[in-house]
Amino acid sequence: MSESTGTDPEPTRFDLVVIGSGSGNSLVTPDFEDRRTAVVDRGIFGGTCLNVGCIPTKMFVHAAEVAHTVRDAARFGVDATLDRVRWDDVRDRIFGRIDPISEGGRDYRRDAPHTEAFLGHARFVGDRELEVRIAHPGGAHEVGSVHRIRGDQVVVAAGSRPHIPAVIADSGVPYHTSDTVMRMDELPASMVVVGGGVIAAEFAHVFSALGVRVTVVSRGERLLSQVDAEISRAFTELARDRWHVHLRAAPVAARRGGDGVELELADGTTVTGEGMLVATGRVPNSDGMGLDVAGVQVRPDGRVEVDQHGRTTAPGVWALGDVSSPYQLKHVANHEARVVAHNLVHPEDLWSFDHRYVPAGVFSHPQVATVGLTEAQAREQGYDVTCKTQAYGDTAYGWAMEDTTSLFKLVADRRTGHLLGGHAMGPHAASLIQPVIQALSLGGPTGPLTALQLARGQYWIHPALAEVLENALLGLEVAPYEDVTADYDPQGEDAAAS
Ligand SMILES: Cc1cc2nc3c(=O)[nH]c(=O)nc-3n(C[C@H](O)[C@H](O)[C@H](O)COP(=O)(O)OP(=O)(O)OC[C@H]3O[C@@H](n4cnc5c(N)ncnc54)[C@H](O)[C@@H]3O)c2cc1C
Ligand SMILES: NC(=O)c1ccc[n+]([C@@H]2O[C@H](COP(=O)([O-])OP(=O)(O)OC[C@H]3O[C@@H](n4cnc5c(N)ncnc54)[C@H](O)[C@@H]3O)[C@@H](O)[C@H]2O)c1
Repeated sequence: MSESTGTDPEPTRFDLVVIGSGSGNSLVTPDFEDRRTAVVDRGIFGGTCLNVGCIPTKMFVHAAEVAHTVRDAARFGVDATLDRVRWDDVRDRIFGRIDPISEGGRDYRRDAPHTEAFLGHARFVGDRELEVRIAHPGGAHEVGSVHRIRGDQVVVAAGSRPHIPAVIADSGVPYHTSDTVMRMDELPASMVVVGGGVIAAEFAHVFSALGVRVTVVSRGERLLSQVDAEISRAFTELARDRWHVHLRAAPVAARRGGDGVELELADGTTVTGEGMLVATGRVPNSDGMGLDVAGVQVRPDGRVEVDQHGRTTAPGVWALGDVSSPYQLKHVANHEARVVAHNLVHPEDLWSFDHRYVPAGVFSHPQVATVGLTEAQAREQGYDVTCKTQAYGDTAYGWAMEDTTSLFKLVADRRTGHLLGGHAMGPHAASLIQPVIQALSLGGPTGPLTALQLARGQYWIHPALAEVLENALLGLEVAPYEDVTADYDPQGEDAAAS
């Protein structure tokens, strides 16, 4: 352990210094077991996904789905009433599970012989040299002490944070972000959600299902405007049935009012809520850490500049995840961490990031999932585009669910039969889309799988919900199916001879 109560005269040397304990924490692979690694984090150990992101939100979403199912039960001839939502029990079940995992991860890094945890803000003071001011107890260093550390290699995995529009930040009105809203003491009667993206869609679902009156305010023309327009339009229509939705309506003034906050919107209306959640995008944490001192360049949008291997513009300094990636997604941050972990110890054989087919899920109600090109993007890129939008309600499991609104849309190249994209909205969309991700990413022996190979080259379990995708594939107008595996006999002569 490095000892310090003031500023260290000489930096303590590590083989590897990692700034950020989210996906950065997974860089301490067995390759580093006989080396010294420092993991620095100024926030809750384990990063965004574990503590304030993917994992708790999906645990809240599950509770919301349970409440929604009870409310919706009568449609199936099952009468049930939702008696009460015990918010504190919902919240405490979730964080009672997550907080010990975070603390365990921190303690492991603190106590393991090959790692040292620094629980404070890191700032570059020279080439691969950093100063860390300890901000939190629970580590091996006194709060307030300052440490100089130097890494033979340094990885910046510092993540991102919520962006707050100035009109709200400067107004002095109280607001939540995704960092705080999940730990509220009690549920408000009403909530204004500012933003029309992923975080807004997920929390609007959670809070409305748990009984809160939700108003969504976004400057965009549709909710989830990044996804395929047909899906985004359909999602926006359904959202209007559940929430008060104001579009093309960024807040122009914010003040305390009623029982909480009052927002004046660009469309001339005023909305109020007992509580307010601001979900207007996230900015990379590349500021305030002296990157210029270290020769690390930052792009105009705030992302650290990296090449396809994760190298920044400073030798020996790498970056990954939300702080540098074009995608703010955990599976991308984890993928980039696997690539950088390899590259740190194999400079002669560098791996590259694979950003070809990055999927994303939105765990709202309905759920949305997307991968590959939207129809508009495919047309812009000059493909001979063919699309099929399959209703869940036209399949057997869709009948069971009495589904009238869910869709699975495929975008394909008519000439080659190759899939270009998949976009789903409805129950289990994020799981149902996985075969499309596989078809795009993995391909078969003669190149990427075609839509009809995916449809007819395998069985589809009947009458599972996945038949929605099977029917969508069969509905595409593409070249006829050729079974490229027809000559392959794994138990034939060739196999016996080998
Ligand atoms: C509400 C919400 C829900 C989400 N849901 C999903 C989802 O369902 N699926 C999905 O794929 N993605 C989801 N995401 C996105 C996902 O959480 C992020 O893409 C991912 O966590 C980024 O990982 P990271 O390692 O790059 O950064 P982080 O996990 O944010 O880790 C960065 C760490 O660096 C620390 N740090 C920053 N600056 C410094 C400094 N100067 N010194 C020391 N420490 C520093 C921070 O304290 C932080 O702990 C969600 C995000 C949010 C906010
Ligand atoms: N399920 C998931 O994978 C998941 C869940 C949550 C978050 N995330 C990640 O976190 C990132 C950030 O999420 P997010 O929802 O904050 O951002 P986002 O970029 O998805 O959406 C931001 C929204 O805010 C609106 N907006 C921006 N400024 C505004 C203003 N001044 N007034 C009103 N509306 C305004 C935009 O029009 C947009 O609809 C996402 O891009 C995503 O990558 C992923």
